[in-house]
Amino acid sequence: MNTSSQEPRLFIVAAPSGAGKSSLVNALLLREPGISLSISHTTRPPRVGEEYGRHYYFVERQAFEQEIADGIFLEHAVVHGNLYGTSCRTVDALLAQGRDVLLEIDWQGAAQVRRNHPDCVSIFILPPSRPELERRLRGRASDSEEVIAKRLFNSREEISHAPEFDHVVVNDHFDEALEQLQTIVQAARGRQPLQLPRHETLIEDLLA
Ligand SMILES: Nc1nc2c(ncn2[C@@H]2O[C@H](COP(=O)(O)OP(=O)(O)O)[C@@H](O)[C@H]2O)c(=O)[nH]1
Ligand SMILES: Nc1ncnc2c1ncn2[C@@H]1O[C@H](COP(=O)(O)OP(=O)(O)O)[C@@H](O)[C@H]1O
Repeated sequence: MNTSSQEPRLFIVAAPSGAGKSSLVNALLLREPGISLSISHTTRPPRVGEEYGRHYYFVERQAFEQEIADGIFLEHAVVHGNLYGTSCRTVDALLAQGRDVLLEIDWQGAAQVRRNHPDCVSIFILPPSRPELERRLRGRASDSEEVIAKRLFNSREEISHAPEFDHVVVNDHFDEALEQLQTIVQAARGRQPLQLPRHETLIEDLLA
């Protein structure tokens, strides 16, 4: 439960694939039990070890398209050729219970959520360099070469939207990045202003 007397907060975390977003979010959730992760729907097939309802609600494309038609999504987007979406019901139920909610979504979804929840706090995670991003994508050993190549190619588009986010965090040293995420969460809960570096030069390097 959110321990402050404030309204619960909605956080968005985005990053290019392989930047370490899920690892950081999982570590943040252990430190901040008042935050609930919204589980997305996706048409992407599960990776080894991924479970329905814990990592994603894995659904067939036709079922996803029906869900779009039924208007169940707060946001949805095509990412790396698959459909992903956040259900309104999941998010609204958690916020109504007074819980902070975290969405791990791409830049397109973030833009849609900002329209309905202008008070949300959005965070973009950057890798320290392109070679390190590639190393991490390969090191995860969960995807085929084709999938890795698509994610690397798409990373430029994702990173080009980093300046639209409230905060930009570089995941070079994991513990430092985690500390920064926690600082952002705590400042948001206390409605305290927080100005972190915008990392414009690194963004330019990653896009070069
Ligand atoms: N718009 C949107 N994007 C999502 C959602 N869930 C996941 N994503 C994004 O889809 C992309 C791919 O996620 P995933 O297949 O788990 O691969 P990974 O990022 O390489 O671990 C990432 O950028 C996620 O943030 C969602 O519900 N909506
Ligand atoms: N700061 C870091 N330094 C080195 N490796 C990292 C760091 N953060 C994450 N990783 C590793 O990078 C890989 C991709 O991380 P993951 O969290 O799956 O990324 P994403 O969710 O952004 O696609 C994983 O093998 C993870 O253990």
